[in-house]
Amino acid sequence: MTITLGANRYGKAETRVVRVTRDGETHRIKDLNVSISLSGDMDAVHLSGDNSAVLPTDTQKNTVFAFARKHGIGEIEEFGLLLARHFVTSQPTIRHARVEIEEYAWERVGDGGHSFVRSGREVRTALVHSDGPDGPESVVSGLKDLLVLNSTGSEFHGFIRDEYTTLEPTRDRILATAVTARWRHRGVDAAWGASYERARRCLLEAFAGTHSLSLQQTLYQMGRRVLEECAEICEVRLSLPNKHHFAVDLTPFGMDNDNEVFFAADRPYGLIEGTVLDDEAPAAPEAWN
Ligand SMILES: O=c1[nH]c(=O)c2[nH]c(=O)[nH]c2[nH]1
Repeated sequence: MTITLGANRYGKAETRVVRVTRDGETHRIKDLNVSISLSGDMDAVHLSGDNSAVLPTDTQKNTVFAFARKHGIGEIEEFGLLLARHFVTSQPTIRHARVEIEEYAWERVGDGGHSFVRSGREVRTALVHSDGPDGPESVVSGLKDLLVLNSTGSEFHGFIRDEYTTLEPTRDRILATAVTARWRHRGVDAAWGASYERARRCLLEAFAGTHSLSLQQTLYQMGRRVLEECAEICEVRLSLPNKHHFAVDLTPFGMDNDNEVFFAADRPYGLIEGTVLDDEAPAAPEAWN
């Protein structure tokens, strides 16, 4: 048997950085979770413990804070590209950088300009890969924990029935999910903020506007809407847990229940996942890794 070192990467995961921008009395905040993964000439460190090619993960964490101070934090895609390009261009042993960022939204409270409440909005995400500004690069934007619910307009029937099937077909049910969506940009220089808001709006409008015969059908419509309205995006990946709501049987209490009282089960849940893409988009499997 011959044993070899396979694919590897390393970096500082989950650096929580909060950047306050002070504009007189009025402050703005950016609250991020940044995870860095670097790869390159890392055979020696694995095979013999020679660390000469290794940029410490501690340094990577410090770079996040230093860049937040020096450059400020704009759109997370931009901040991710800045960091990724820095690592591959400043260190010859680092050939590839992957930067994953989550952004938590805060809303203003009061009129003091410096009070905030953590928003109930979804988490915005970005995943950047870079071999340097001249090498292959990719940007995948996205969101998670976007909770949506249709209280009608959802059916599920016509499915397979075997000896273990007990599910009753339904013509009217609650459809609820927590959307995780990621979308791949064609290039690396979009108007990130506007693009994000457009893609988010498309997801919400398609969810609300689709009379659903299955969550799979809704998923496809959501991805499709993003591709139709966002020319800068070429591929959408969605992960949709089916948050089941079961109408409660109230007949023991002499009451009917015309889809008004539900038990919101938290598990198990159906997990519906899929990709919707422009079939002429260049393949970029690395972009999702
Ligand atoms: O929209 C749905 N898709 C399914 O595949 C499925 N399976 C199930 O039990 N309920 C549902 N709902």
